[in-house]
Amino acid sequence: MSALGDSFCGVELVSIRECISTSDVVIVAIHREYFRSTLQDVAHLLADKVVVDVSNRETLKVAQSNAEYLASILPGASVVKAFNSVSAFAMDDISESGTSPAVYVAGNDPEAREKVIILAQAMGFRAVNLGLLKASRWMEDDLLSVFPLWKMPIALATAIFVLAWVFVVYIYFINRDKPPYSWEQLFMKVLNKPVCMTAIAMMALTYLPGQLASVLQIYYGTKHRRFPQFMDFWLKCRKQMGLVSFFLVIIHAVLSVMMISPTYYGSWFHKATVTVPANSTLNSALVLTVSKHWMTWKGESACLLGTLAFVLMGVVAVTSIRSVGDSLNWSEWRSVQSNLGYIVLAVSAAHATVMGAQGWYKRGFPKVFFAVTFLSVLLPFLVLAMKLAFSLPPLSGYLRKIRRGWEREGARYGDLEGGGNGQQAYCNLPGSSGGARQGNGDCCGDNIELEKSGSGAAFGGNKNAQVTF
Ligand SMILES: NC(=O)C1=CN([C@@H]2O[C@H](COP(=O)(O)OP(=O)(O)OC[C@H]3O[C@@H](n4cnc5c(N)ncnc54)[C@H](OP(=O)(O)O)[C@@H]3O)[C@@H](O)[C@H]2O)C=CC1
Ligand SMILES: [Cu+2]
Repeated sequence: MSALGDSFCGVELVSIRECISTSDVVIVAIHREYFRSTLQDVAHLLADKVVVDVSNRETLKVAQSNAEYLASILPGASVVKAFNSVSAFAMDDISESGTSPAVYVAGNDPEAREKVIILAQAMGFRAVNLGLLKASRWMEDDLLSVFPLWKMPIALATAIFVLAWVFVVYIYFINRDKPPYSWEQLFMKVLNKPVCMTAIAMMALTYLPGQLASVLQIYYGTKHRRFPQFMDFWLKCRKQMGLVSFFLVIIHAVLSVMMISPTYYGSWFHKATVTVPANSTLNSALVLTVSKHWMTWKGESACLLGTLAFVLMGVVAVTSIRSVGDSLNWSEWRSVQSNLGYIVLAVSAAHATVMGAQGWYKRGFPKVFFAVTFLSVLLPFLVLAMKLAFSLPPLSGYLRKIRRGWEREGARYGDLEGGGNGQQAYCNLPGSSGGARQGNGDCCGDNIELEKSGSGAAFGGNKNAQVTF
């Protein structure tokens, strides 16, 4: 061993027994399958020591985490789960990168946990205390799941897009004797419509769960009840839904700008007409100079509202980046994520309304339901109406009372332990809403206390996701 030790850059190589006898904190850096064979003979030596499990699993959702398994082999030791989310590369890189990656720490013994937190901080990491060892299940699961919060928003956007595309093709090509567009326009002019419908629907769906949460809280008469599991998940995905909407808005804006011309947007431009007098006898060639295709008020206002929505949504999206969000205080972050978010939704709905309102009037009921712009604004206006209703007395005051802990007599508690996201044992997990029970449900939250374990903002995720209790 001493011969080998020279090649370890000063790290002393000793036997397992010697290592244990000379250390207060022992880091077990072997794979799970070797825990028992390697450690059961020295279990007695590890009693009263802090044993750090850094291992990872290869399968999701097991009844017992690696750390819990290790604790069962070493009953006397204080097992702490930590460092499993930090790759060997990151360990090597930390001194040069200038950043401090998060190290999550979980263990049943608070003193042992504290020791490992101090150790992680001394190594240059940002330690996040996750509480009891049970949290190690989440710590191990988290590394195995790939973009868990993106799957639903992307699947939903795809489904809405396909439906909208089929609808657009039906109303413009199949249900018409003389289609208003050529099949050649399928790639931009026609495609831009379902893109726009999906973008605005996703934007509305980002803000809808916050409003539904308000409905549920009023119905329950208490904030101390879990939301149904799908609501909990929906609340958690709001950042991703908002970003999917933003990406679609970018595509919509670029396609629209490329097509802006009297040919593509006839009603947005004044017609340039040349009148040849009826009695004129033309002795020479007739020269027609067609110009002055300036926009009508409809074209200009639709463009203005579209541009405003795009730019403001960019601001909301940028503050959803964690490092940017962290640089804002609570009030600033809330103004952007909630207030500005609803303004973006209202401006987007106004953009579609300006474009379509004349057509809706001409079509009348029920044909108006075949108007792309009309269908696009239904959901946004529903969400905005709910927001308005919950922001005005008497509902605003009632909701505020509930969110500050007041409970109605005969409040509907339901099954407190059922439902939810199954993470109730460790509600301060990063990114977990845990807010199924506590979440305020508002897109941004009216109550900072709730926000600690609450549902976070619509777009920005959970401002205090990394709060250490
Ligand atoms: N590498 C990484 O970036 C990260 C790794 N981890 C976790 O750290 C642990 C170690 O990972 P890593 O170092 O990459 O893996 P390696 O395969 O490189 O190292 C495994 C270690 O286990 C020892 N070992 C292998 N077989 C046995 C056995 N039969 N009995 C006892 N000991 C054995 C090896 O000893 P020997 O040298 O004598 O063969 C070696 O020290 C794993 O649980 C992994 O999940 C966690 C986060 C990041
Ligand atoms: Cu548009």
